[in-house]
Amino acid sequence: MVTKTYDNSHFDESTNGVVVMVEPYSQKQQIQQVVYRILDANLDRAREGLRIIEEWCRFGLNNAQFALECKRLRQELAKWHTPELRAARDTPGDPGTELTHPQEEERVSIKSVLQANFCRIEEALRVLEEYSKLHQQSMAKACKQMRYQVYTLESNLMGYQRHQLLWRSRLYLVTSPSENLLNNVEAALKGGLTLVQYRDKNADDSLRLEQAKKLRQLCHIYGALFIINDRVDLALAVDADGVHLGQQDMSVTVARQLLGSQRIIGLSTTNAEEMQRALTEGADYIGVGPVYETPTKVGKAATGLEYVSYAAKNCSIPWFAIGGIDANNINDVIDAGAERIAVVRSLMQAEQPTLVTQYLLSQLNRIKPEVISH
Ligand SMILES: Cc1ncc(COP(=O)(O)OP(=O)(O)O)c(N)n1
Ligand SMILES: Cc1ncsc1CCOP(=O)(O)O
Ligand SMILES: [Mg+2]
Repeated sequence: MVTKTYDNSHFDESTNGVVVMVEPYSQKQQIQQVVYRILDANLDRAREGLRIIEEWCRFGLNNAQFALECKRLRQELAKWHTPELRAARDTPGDPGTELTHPQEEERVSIKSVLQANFCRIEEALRVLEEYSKLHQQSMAKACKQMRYQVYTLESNLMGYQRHQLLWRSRLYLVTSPSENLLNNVEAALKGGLTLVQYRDKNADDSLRLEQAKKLRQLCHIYGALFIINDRVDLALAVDADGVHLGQQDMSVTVARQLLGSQRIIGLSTTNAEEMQRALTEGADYIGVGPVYETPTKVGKAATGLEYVSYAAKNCSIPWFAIGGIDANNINDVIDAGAERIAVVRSLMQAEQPTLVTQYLLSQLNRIKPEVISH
């Protein structure tokens, strides 16, 4: 007879209290109990993580498809969570309940909540896969499949979030070299900016890499998208949300092969033909301009407001009017049909970037109030 305690005698109701001698747990059985505890704890961990993500998909994104996928995975895990495994639970005797990692306390944005929980689920599934090989091969196989399904869910969900935020973004800050780069960008983020492009045409790569990493981190904290100008390699190196390409840069098609479908690719356009090519090649957004001549892009002819009006009528993806736009002329650009603008000097040279950001956004948000706040 086998009992759950490690004592070799116990009170047995079936013998009316007569103390009987029982065999101690064999080493094999003790190991089995440990394996069951590991499986039980990791089934809980994976299910909890999925529930956290499911709640965001359901209430934050209103996305039934993602929420259902989380629920399906939770239910599949529940099938493996048998009474036998639950019976092995020993929470008071688990030294792990006291251990926390500083990063567990630190969640700066929804994105970091989601990332931390995806990580937790994937780790738990890997543990389940390994230890269930000692329990049930079919469970090991199922956990492996679920782990790959979670990777797919993560990639699709994070890509979806990116694209949602791109569509919601009205104001785009393209940076210029500045001693105050981080402070400036942070001040604009405080004003509600959700889209930042790092642009420095002259710095060497080591400085670009260093600044891009810092800006990406800053944008991450504020839940804003971070795009790199010109360079796909740099975008990948710093795990940016995407890249902005010019007409002379690598094609959107090649960039897409390198960046995949989840990252954002933007393309500059100055006329209807370039816009059409951007749409055909699958750009996620386009720049429309320079609307006005600008010292930030010397020698580049202005397209004028006509091209803005053309974009308003013909462009099916997000487009940002760019070039010489500031607080004084923003309403002319809006009147020509723009719902989104990109600026360099207006924010990089502003004395109070937070206030200017708020003002520009207030003008843009007059057109159609944002449907989703974040
Ligand atoms: C949003 C946005 N639109 C246009 C540009 C200009 O890109 P490009 O024509 O490649 O010129 P450079 O910025 O590389 O000098 C942009 N960067 N962002
Ligand atoms: C990068 C770029 N591409 C077209 S116009 C422009 C610069 C816009 O800068 P500013 O907002 O200072 O006029
Ligand atoms: Mg370029």
